Amino acid sequence: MNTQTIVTALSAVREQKPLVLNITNYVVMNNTANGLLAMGASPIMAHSRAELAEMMAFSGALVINIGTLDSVWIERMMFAVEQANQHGKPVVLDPVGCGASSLRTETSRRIAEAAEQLIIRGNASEIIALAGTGANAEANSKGVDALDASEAAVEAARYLVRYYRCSVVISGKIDIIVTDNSEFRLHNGHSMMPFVTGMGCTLSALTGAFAAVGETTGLAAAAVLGVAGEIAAEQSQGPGSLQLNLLDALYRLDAETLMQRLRMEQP
Ligand SMILES: Nc1ncnc2c1ncn2[C@@H]1O[C@H](COP(=O)(O)OP(=O)(O)OP(=O)(O)O)[C@@H](O)[C@H]1O
Ligand SMILES: Cc1ncsc1CCO
Ligand SMILES: [Mg+2]
Repeated sequence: MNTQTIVTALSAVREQKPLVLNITNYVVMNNTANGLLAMGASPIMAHSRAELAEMMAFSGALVINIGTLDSVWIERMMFAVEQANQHGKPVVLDPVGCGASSLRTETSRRIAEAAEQLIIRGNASEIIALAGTGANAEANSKGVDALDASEAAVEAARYLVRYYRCSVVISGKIDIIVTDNSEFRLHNGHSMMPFVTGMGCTLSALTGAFAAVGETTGLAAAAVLGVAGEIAAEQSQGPGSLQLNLLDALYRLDAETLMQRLRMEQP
């Protein structure tokens, strides 16, 4: 993976407009659907057991976000993952608030265990909590916001990569993408981004779009959102306009700007 493969993956998303099936939380359904559309992908939000099997057959990827979990949805999420496996489709897990309750931690682990082609995208606290004692790290989870720096979650991410045979994206001031054979660090984004809810959820949704076109590490999504986010923040007075400007920046992002702005540390 290098800058050129990220640019090529973005073109592939815009050409193929992959359908991304989302079971996501009530807070971010609109943001994430708009983020996918603005970048050039096609979102669908679905929850009914009666349609998930049919829809998974023609979707390019499944995004499971546990942000507003309840007992009915857990069963749907497990069913959707089963369908994704059956159709050979990648699954992105966003373990929102993992560590803040045992329900969230246990459900995240069940989903990760079940998915055959998995990418996990969470903030540092969520990644540490998901790995649990396996990685010898203590997460500071109080809610859905990260209280740990990305670097503190690297050992946990490495553990998850080995344990679930997946790729892990730790988001934060620095985004760290951990795969079985490499680690990338991205220094893009903006300090205003965590003042808008669902930026991480948008990253997970975009990760689904890239996975659908064969970029199954999460790197391209983190690069695109990081660059679009910093462009949007430079044009915003605060979080209100950032939320809207992000959609414009995703829509307008071209290869040249992406290559110019990307600050990636390669292995
Ligand atoms: N301090 C920061 N500086 C630069 N970029 C940041 C910063 N904090 C977050 N970001 C960017 O914001 C995006 C979302 O990451 P974040 O870690 O805040 O997700 P999250 O905690 O899961 O958010 P949410 O749960 O609200 O969706 C990523 O693209 C990340 O790079
Ligand atoms: C604030 C919040 N609460 C549950 S999900 C969510 C959106 C950000 O993850
Ligand atoms: Mg989150």
